[in-house]
Amino acid sequence: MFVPTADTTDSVDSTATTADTASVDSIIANRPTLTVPSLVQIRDILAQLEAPIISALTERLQLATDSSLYSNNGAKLKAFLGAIELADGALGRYAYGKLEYPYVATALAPSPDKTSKSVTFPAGRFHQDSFTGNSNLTAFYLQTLVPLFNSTTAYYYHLDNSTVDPAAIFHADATLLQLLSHRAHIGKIVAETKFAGNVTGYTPLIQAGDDTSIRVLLTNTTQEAGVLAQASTAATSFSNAWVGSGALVSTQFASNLQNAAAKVFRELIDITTEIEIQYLLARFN
Ligand SMILES: O=C(O)C(=O)C[C@]1(C(=O)O)C=C[C@@H](O)C=C1
Repeated sequence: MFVPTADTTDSVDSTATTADTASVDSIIANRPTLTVPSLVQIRDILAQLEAPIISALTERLQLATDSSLYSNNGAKLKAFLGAIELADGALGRYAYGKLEYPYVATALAPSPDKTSKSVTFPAGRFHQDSFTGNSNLTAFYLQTLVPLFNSTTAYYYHLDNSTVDPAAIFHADATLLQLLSHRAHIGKIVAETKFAGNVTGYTPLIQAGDDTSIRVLLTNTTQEAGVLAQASTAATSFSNAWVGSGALVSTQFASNLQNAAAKVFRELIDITTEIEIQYLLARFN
């Protein structure tokens, strides 16, 4: 039987005592030097995630849902996520530099880096900070996306005529949430590459803790419009492909997918931006 055990080689248990500080410091000191790609390359990486996100969203929209599955602020979904995150952590999903962060089993996240005389973080070198956007993503998922999951039919077929399959639903939720989280946390390397490209511009703002001016400096509304337009095109392609492939879908399927995709990518840009700001504020820690 597979019994997941947490891979703690690069994470720090939140219950760690000061007696563990020396080993935590040595984990941090021995981390690899990870250089971030250029902004052009990172935007390509972000673009590559659009199709999987719209695909996961399409599959999730087509599952019949019982809203009571998400009662108590998504307690059942969170319990499900926590269980699979233990298995994922044992497989190295949350290791340093993977840009993947747990929603529930947060002790598995890599501990933040510390700059020291022997371990410096020159511009362009990835620096692990402690912020994650996962609680924002969970709130968005439960409050905004789940109400859009209102299909009454599903592609799982049950001889007992039941349509709701809680395990299938939570697996689909987990896949989608992991993709959203990964996409948003690429904001950390976006921030590093922007910092490297304008050290003199960002440094005084970081030192002053001026999050408002940092936001202004890193926001690019033309790029945001391009991301939203591409998400809309991808949503149209996916709904056409499902219909063209013979899927039995409701008449509102295409517009539901468009609507959900627009909300997802607007939120992703906002959370990615917040992750960029928080990363920069911690850049000299
Ligand atoms: O491409 C960038 O410059 C980013 O910072 C990423 C991103 C996004 O999430 O796609 C976020 C904020 C910017 O305003 C534009 C786009």
